[in-house]
Amino acid sequence: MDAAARAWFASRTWQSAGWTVAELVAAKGSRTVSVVLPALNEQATVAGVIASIAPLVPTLVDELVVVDSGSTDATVEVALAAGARVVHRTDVLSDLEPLPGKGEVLWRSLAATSGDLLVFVDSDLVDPDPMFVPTLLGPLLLEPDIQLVKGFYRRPLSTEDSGGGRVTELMARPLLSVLRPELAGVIQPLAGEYAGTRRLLEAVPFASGYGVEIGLLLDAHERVGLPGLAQVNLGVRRHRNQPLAALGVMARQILSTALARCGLPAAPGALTQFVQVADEWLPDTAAVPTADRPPMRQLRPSPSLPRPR
Ligand SMILES: O=c1ccn([C@@H]2O[C@H](COP(=O)(O)OP(=O)(O)O[C@H]3O[C@H](CO)[C@@H](O)[C@H](O)[C@H]3O)[C@@H](O)[C@H]2O)c(=O)[nH]1
Ligand SMILES: O=C(O)[C@H](O)COP(=O)(O)O
Repeated sequence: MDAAARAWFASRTWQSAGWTVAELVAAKGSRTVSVVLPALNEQATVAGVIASIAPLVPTLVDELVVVDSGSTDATVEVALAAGARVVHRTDVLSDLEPLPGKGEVLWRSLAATSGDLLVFVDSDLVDPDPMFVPTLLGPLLLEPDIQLVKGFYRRPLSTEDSGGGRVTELMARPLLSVLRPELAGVIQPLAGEYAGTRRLLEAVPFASGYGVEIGLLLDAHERVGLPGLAQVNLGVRRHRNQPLAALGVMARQILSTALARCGLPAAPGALTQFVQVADEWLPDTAAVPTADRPPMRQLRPSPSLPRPR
C-alpha cells in the first residue's frame, strides 16, 4: 500500500466502535443529525431499515427521511407506515427536472434536511444492525477534524458468507490504486452507508447516478485530505444483490465519474453488453447517464454554516 494510505489506515480506521449511544448523545451538544435513506422500489426492505434507526430519534438522530427516487411499488406507503418522513425527489428544488439515479436523490436530500451531520443508509439492506448509524457518527462527533466517514463490512453474496462487493473488488479499489493511491486504504469505497458534515457535502458536486460514492470520496479527499476521512467497521452487510449485467452499467457510471474527477477524458455515457438470443450473441447498448449536480451551496447559500476549508 502507498505509504500515506498505510499511515491513514493505521490512524483513521476504527475496527470496532469504542463508544456508546449515550456517549455520542452527550458529545453531540447543539449539533443536529439527519439520516437519509434513498429508495427506489424497496418495499420489501425499507421498513426494516427504518425500524433499525427509529429508536435513535429524537436523541442521537433529529430526523429520519426516506427520499423516494420515483418508486412505482409501495415503498412510499410502507415507509410512511413505518414512521419515516418521506420526501419525493420533486418535493425539493421542484423547478429542476429530476435526473435519474441514486446520486440525484442524495443531492436533493441536502435541500430536504437540516442536520449539521448527514448519514446515508441504503434502503435495500437486509437485517441491518441498529448500530450502523451510531458507529458511523462516532468519528464525526468525537474527532474534530473528520468530515467523511465510510462504513466497511463483510459482504455476503447470495447464500455465501462472503464474496459480495463485486464492483468494489473488481473495479473500484483497483481503480483507486491506479488513479488515487492515497485512497488505497479505503476498504469499501462504494459503501452506501456513510456520514459526513453538511459543510463538506454542500461544498462538492454530486454525480447523479451510481458514481456518487466514488465522486464524493475523491472530492472529499481533494478538499479535506486524508486526515478528514475515516472508516468504521459495521460488521456484516447484506443487501439485494443485482445481476451482473446491471453491475456492468453501474461500473461504467463509476468509471466515468472517477476519470472525470481525476481530469481524464471518458467517452460519452453508453455501455454495450452482449446477450444471447437463440444461438446468436447480439449487442445491447444502454445509455449510462453520468451527469453531475453542482455543489448545493451554489444553489442554496447558507450563511449560517461555516465556510468550507
Ligand atoms: O436510481 C436509484 C437507484 C438506487 N437507489 C437506491 O440506492 C440504494 C443503493 O442502490 P442499489 O441499486 O442497491 O446499489 P448497490 O447494488 O447496493 O450498489 C453499491 O454501489 C453503489 C455505487 O457506488 C452504491 O451507490 C450503493 O450504495 C452500493 O451499495 C438503494 O437503497 C436504492 O433503492 C435510488 O434511490 N435511486
Ligand atoms: O458494491 C458493489 O460492489 C456492488 O454493489 C455489488 O455488490 P454485490 O456483489 O454484493 O451485489
